[in-house]
Amino acid sequence: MENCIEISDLGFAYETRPVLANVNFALKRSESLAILGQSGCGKSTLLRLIHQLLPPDDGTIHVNGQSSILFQDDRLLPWRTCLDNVGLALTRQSLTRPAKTEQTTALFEKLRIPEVCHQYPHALSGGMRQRVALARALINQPDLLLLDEPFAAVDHFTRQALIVELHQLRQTNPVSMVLVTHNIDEALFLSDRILILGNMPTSVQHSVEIPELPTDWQSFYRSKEVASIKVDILSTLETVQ
Ligand SMILES: Nc1ncnc2c1ncn2[C@@H]1O[C@H](COP(=O)(O)OP(=O)(O)OP(=O)(O)O)[C@@H](O)[C@H]1O
Repeated sequence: MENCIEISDLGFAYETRPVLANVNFALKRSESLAILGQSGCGKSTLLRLIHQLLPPDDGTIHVNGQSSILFQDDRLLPWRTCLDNVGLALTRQSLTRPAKTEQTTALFEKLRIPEVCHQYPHALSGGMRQRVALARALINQPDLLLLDEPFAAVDHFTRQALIVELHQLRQTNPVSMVLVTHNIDEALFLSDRILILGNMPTSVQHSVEIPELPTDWQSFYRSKEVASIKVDILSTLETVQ
C-alpha cells in the first residue's frame, strides 16, 4: 500500500537546541496514527515539520498529497462568519462565489452544524468553534489531517462528543491522520497505531498496533482490553528516555 508519509533520519534543532534526532516512521494511506510522549519532547514540532511549517535540518519527510492542520485553539477570524472562515480557506480559485458557498454549506451539513453558518465565532461555545475549525481543516479534502491536541481546551463531555464525531467521519471519509495528544483514551479511540516518543532529542521509541476496540464510550471504559493496553502504554511512557 502506498504510504501517505515517509520520514527518514529526521533531525531538527531550534537554533542550537536539538529537538528531534533520527526520527523514522511511515504512515500508510488511510491509517490513523497517534503520537504520545512526555511534555516538551517535540510532538508539536514533529507535526509542524510534517506540515512544512518548519524545514528539517537532517533527513527527509515525504508527504504524498495535501495536508491540513488543526490546533488546540481554533484560530478563527473573529470578524468573519463561520461560513466565511471556512469558505476563505477554499483553495480552488476557479470556483464561483455561489459554488464556494454551496460547497462550504454542504460541509457544515455533513458535520451536522448548519445552524452556525451565519454566526460569528464569539457567539459559539468552545466545542462548536472547534467543529468549525475542523470544517476549515477539511474543506479542501486533504489527504492528511494533522491534529495538535485538538480537543485539549474543551470540557470532558464535549471532548467525548468531538472524538466520536471524528471517528464517525473517518468511517465515511478515511483520511490519513496524525494526532498529537496527552490523552490516552483519545489516542486509543481514534488511532490504528500509537507511536511513543522518547525525551529530547526525540526519536520514536515504540510503535504499538491498536486492535479494534469498542466505539461507544460506556463499552470503551468498561473494556478489560482497553484497561490492559492503557496500563502497558502508561508503563512504557514512564520508562522512555
Ligand atoms: N519556536 C521555538 N523556539 C525555540 N524552542 C522551541 C520553540 N517551540 C518549541 N520549542 C522547544 O522545543 C521543545 C519541544 O517543543 P514541542 O512544543 O514540540 O513539544 P511537545 O512535545 O509538543 O510539548 P507539549 O506536550 O508540552 O505540548 C520544547 O523544549 C520547547 O520549549
